[in-house]
Amino acid sequence: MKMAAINGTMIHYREDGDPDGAPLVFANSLGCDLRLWDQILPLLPKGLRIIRYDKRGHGLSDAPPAPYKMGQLVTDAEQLLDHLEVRDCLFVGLSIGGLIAQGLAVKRMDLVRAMVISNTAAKIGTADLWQQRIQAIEAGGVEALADSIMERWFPKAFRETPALHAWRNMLTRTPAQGYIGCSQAIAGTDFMTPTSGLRLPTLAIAGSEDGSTPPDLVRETADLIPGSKFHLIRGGGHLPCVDSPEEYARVLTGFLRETGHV
Ligand SMILES: O=C(O)CC1=CCC(=O)O1
Repeated sequence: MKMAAINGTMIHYREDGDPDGAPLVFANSLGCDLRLWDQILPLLPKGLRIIRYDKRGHGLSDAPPAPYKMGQLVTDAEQLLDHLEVRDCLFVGLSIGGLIAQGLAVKRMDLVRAMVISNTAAKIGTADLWQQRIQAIEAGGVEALADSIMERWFPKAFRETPALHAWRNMLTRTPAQGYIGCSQAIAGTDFMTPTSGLRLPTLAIAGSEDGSTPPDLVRETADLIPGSKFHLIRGGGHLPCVDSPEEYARVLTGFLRETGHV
């Protein structure tokens, strides 16, 4: 179990693959820990240095009291990569992880050589929407929103499988302070202008059944970055690395090859 003191918080991370390989870093979505990527890891090419971490308030990382700012979440990723002496990584961020990817690429081009922005946008939701969610969690805990979140995360067919319970448990075991803190960070983030200035190889991935960041929203963000690519996973939801792992891994592998990481 690997922990590091990062930006005043103990952050849990994990390294897999070849320690001397090209670095591939994953940042998870709201209410998920690094197990989000478990199914695609075995499907990726060998020889990569794969780094995953639990953002503050999630998984085995510490959950300091809310509020959190997006700048803190970006600095957490930055300091973790500096701690691990990573440069020139391919950074994959899903949903809030995709906001972290954009913020980190703007701040530290030496760390991020290419990025995958998955099921995300330069701005996710409205301040009102996030405030309503925060109030609901303050009143009833993460459990109060769990069923509606499952509907946004997963296509109907996936919601009828036993695996749904594991993902629901992962969500409801997220500390309320962690979920609220990250919701506040999302509510306060609009990366339209900074992301428009990015010039790096970028792949955007969307799911046709994504109830949180629908394909048009993801494409709008991809279009801010000249030369970016867009891939739609038909039948995929908000977490296509979970409901469509083979296609997700295939598309990511293609991008790893194009960008010279393998
Ligand atoms: O809970 C959702 O609607 C999905 C989501 C939004 C931001 C994020 O990271 O996940």
